[in-house]
Amino acid sequence: MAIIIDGKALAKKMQKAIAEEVAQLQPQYGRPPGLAVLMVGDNPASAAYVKNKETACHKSGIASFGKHFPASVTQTELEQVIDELNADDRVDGILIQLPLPDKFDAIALLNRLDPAKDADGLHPNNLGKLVRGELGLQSCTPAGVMELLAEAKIDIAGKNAVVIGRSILVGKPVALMLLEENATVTIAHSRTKNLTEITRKADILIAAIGKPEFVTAEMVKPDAVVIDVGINRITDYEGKSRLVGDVDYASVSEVASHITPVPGGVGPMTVTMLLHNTLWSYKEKFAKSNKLSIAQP
Ligand SMILES: NC(=O)c1ccc[n+]([C@@H]2O[C@H](COP(=O)([O-])OP(=O)(O)OC[C@H]3O[C@@H](n4cnc5c(N)ncnc54)[C@H](OP(=O)(O)O)[C@@H]3O)[C@@H](O)[C@H]2O)c1
Ligand SMILES: Nc1nc(=O)c2c([nH]1)NC[C@@H]1CN(c3ccc(C(=O)N[C@@H](CCC(=O)O)C(=O)O)cc3)CN21
Repeated sequence: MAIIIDGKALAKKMQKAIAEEVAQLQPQYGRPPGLAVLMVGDNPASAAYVKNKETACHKSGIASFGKHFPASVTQTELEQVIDELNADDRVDGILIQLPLPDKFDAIALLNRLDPAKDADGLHPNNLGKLVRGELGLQSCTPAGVMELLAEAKIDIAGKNAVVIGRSILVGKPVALMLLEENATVTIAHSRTKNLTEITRKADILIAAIGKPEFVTAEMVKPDAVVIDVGINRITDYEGKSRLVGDVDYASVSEVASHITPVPGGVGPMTVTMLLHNTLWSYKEKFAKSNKLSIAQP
């Protein structure tokens, strides 16, 4: 039976430290850190994320500026909102909730963000820094995955890591972070042939697919470390709605050495890294104005 990597517990510990730092800095800086979330339309997975973010911001003393728009909003209107948030001195972090409905050009909106306020590390400057192994704002979910591996004291150097999924939000950045930690990384996707053959070679398997319980025990090497990024809402045979990951937890937890649950795994760490990034941008801003330098994000 696998060891459960408890994302909820790690998130709680890290959020407590963030709250303490916010309380300590606020009198000096004269205002709390601020996070703005831009959400368009109604997506149930996104709604859960927004709620958890707001609660976590509130608990840690970060001001949250939610901007929820109906799907009828236009690209130009969203661009104006981004310009306003870029110029707003109370806002240190901006997150554009993805995916946006098809009619929007998400890349153009991400490009418009002030890179110093890019709380999800998706602006080309920040993604470019990640590719070059330089310091910058990093995508929250991949950064949360790396924190979970560190907390569980998983050796990464020289290990075979397989990432299923190649999105800009999760798959690609997590693959780069694993590479930075000296893993031998394979990225699989929907056109990959013989997927099971590849995943069975993984010492570390990251599932970021968006398909409920896709990864089964036969796909996993015995004693592998399995990180389940997927968040899927399904209706079970009793007609009840519940969250499941991209990993078939019941069978995979029998063969893996470590596994993250859903809920309670990567999700709470995504929220935590968002607070962490917002705090980092806040400190950077004040450090810049006082010509100080601060530790890495
Ligand atoms: N826990 C969190 O905090 C968090 C954060 C973000 C996302 N998520 C969840 O993580 C999952 C992935 O999110 P995402 O934004 O990366 O999704 P995405 O943009 O839809 O990307 C999914 C990836 O999976 C690949 N894929 C789809 N079907 C496949 C198959 N049969 N075999 C192999 N690869 C396959 C796709 O390949 P192609 O590129 O070839 O299409 C794509 O690269 C979703 O469940 C999402 O809700 C969770
Ligand atoms: N720009 C952007 N960045 C993201 O990280 C992101 C998006 N967009 N869009 C939606 C997805 C989904 N994300 C999520 C989804 C759920 C939790 C979360 O807190 N899940 C909890 C339980 C939630 C519940 O019970 O309803 C968990 O324990 O998994 C976190 C991030 C983050 N995601």
